[in-house]
Amino acid sequence: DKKEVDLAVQSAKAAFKIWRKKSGMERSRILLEAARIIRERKDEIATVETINNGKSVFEARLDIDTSWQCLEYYAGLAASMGGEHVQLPGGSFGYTRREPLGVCVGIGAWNYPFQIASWKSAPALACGNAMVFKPSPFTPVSTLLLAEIYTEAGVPPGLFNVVQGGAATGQFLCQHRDVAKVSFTGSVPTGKKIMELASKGVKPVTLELGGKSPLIIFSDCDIENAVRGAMMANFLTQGEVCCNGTRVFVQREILDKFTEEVVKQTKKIKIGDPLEEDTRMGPLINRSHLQHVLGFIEQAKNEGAKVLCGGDLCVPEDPKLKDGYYMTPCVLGNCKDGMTCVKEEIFGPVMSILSFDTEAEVLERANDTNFGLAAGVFTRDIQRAHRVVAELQAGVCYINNYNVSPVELPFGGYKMSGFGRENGRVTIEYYSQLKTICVEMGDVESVF
Ligand SMILES: NC(=O)c1ccc[n+]([C@@H]2O[C@H](COP(=O)([O-])OP(=O)(O)OC[C@H]3O[C@@H](n4cnc5c(N)ncnc54)[C@H](O)[C@@H]3O)[C@@H](O)[C@H]2O)c1
Ligand SMILES: CCCCC=O
Repeated sequence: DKKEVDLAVQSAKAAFKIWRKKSGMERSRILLEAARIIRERKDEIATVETINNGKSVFEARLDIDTSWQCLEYYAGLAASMGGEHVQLPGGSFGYTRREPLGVCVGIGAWNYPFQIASWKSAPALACGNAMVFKPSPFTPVSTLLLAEIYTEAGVPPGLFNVVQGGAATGQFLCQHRDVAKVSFTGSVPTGKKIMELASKGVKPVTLELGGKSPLIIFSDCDIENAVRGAMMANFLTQGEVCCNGTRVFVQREILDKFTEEVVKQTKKIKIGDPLEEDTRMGPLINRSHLQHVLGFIEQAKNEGAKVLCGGDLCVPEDPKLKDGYYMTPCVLGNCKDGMTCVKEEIFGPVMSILSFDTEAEVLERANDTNFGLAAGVFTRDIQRAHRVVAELQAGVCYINNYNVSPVELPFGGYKMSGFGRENGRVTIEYYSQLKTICVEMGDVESVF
């Protein structure tokens, strides 16, 4: 509630006073220690994340990898953040200092709980800020491990606080007068509300929102790789991935061959207990989301799409999984641009295949959306690859791959998929502010 949110913010504020005085090297050392602990406890954290979210433990380990890598990356940058020195006439000069913002708020979605908390807190802490983080109420657990690890690594108590709750808790955080910035990952409708709340206090926001990204497959591609890319673009974390390339545009000459192979591979995905080593797809996040995703498939059928595989409720053989929120991954053929399954974010394991003839046509259709998070292109023609990505209206573009997220590269959207970035050097700018200092070395020349 409001009182607990205030306690968390006040304790973060007290920790900020200590942390902001530390040198970049000192902050770096503590972040590196936290990264080391995460690496050491990787399997345990991944297991907790699987129980938290339902994704396969195999995948959860990859999330934990990009988490410690993010801490290491910003630890590497912490000591080299600085301003510039500018010579002015008469020996005077100016300089800039890059300073932290204060107490930042992180609000996370349920699909990548530990990773989202790491991607927000690592640059925030590296820049000298404190953070109060609110995970989704559907996945409250793993973020607490991150808080424990930061404490064990040596951050001042309260520097990274976790508060639990839903929309109301998030609202208290966004409105709190001692909060300097809000970084949000979640849906477009919630992102709009957060921007509105933050605007009342003129607080900067980073918005990492949803998407309906295009994946364009030209007939000159390496088909095996394109099929693997399409699987990566659609079926990680049960399809509950913001940047998924769910509109798969395939050039007509290879449509049948590509479709046949992608359906074959999709049918092979092992669904089941996500804690088992060979499982590649676990249950969706909850029953209402499962019904929501199945509803999209029903509507797609009514609008003329053809279910080529999957799209059904799935009850795994293991009796202990009988009440799980499982479904079979679905490939939809005969999709058209105006269909709901092609226009709206489904956030489940549903791939829509569309055919196209020319580059100009597919670019026009790929960009015809309010979203702009990611996009991909498969082709062996290097000039076409770069020409196409230059025209795609998306913050993250992949050439001949999809859904790889190296922490060295910025991640974030165009259009209604949000603004601001996570990861990469540029994110320092979103967690710091620049102070200009103007130094007079002579006498004051007054105009009065
Ligand atoms: N761009 C990205 O990096 C990225 C990453 C992951 C997920 N997403 C998006 O997240 C969405 C799925 O996640 P979700 O269902 O958890 O999203 P959501 O918008 O429902 O909730 C996200 C978070 O916001 C909180 N919240 C809800 N209402 C709020 C309010 N009025 N004020 C403050 N906080 C509030 C929730 O409790 C939760 O912690 C999808 O649209 C997906 O594309 C984006
Ligand atoms: C692939 C990691 C992106 C997180 C978005 O849901």
